[in-house]
Amino acid sequence: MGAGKTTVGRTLAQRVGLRFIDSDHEIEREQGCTIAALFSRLGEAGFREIEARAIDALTQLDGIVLATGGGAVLRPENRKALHERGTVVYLRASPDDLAHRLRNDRNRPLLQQGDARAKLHELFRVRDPLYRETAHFVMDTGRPSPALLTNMVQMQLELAGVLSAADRRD
Ligand SMILES: Nc1ncnc2c1ncn2[C@@H]1O[C@H](COP(=O)(O)OP(=O)(O)OP(=O)(O)O)[C@@H](O)[C@H]1O
Ligand SMILES: O=C(O)C1=C[C@@H](O)[C@@H](O)[C@H](O)C1
Ligand SMILES: [Mg+2]
Repeated sequence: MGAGKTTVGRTLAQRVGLRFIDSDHEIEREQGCTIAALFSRLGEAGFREIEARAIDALTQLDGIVLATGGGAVLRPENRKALHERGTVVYLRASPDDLAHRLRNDRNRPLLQQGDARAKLHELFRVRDPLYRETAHFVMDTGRPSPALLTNMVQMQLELAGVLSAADRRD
């Protein structure tokens, strides 16, 4: 949460001329309400059901940059679909950096109650191995700005032959 998936994914897609899709935004559009409203109506388990259907559908599309929700890796079927159907970049961020970045955020329901920093540490402990298992590349997001981070992701994907330098639009 807050690692930069939406920000970096959108910029990357613009730069290389691919369609950008964010699974959280798709779910909000399809359900006609915010993620926060879905959490309060259906609970986290209900949200994860809807999210798994979205990940299954979206990973079947070609030629897109997909940003997932931060908890998409929790389900094994999501991890499998992402890893097998796509090239996955894990934007790795420290819980303390995320706590600072999201200190005023009111849109992420998992951080609205109790100590957000402690919650982010707990999520990191549980999820870091799952993100590693899902990803083809891990990028540390400590220092670089979102723009620089996007360059780094783009270069990594060009080196891997997933993106072509010829597609650059910058
Ligand atoms: N590398 C970065 N350095 C500084 N700020 C950043 C960086 N990446 C993202 N941000 C900022 O952090 C906030 C959250 O970023 P963003 O919404 O892209 O995260 P996300 O990974 O999509 O989160 P979620 O899992 O909740 O969807 C935004 O305000 C964004 O501008
Ligand atoms: O990390 C998480 O579990 C979440 C991250 C967001 O992208 C949303 O999908 C939702 O707030 C849950
Ligand atoms: Mg996002």
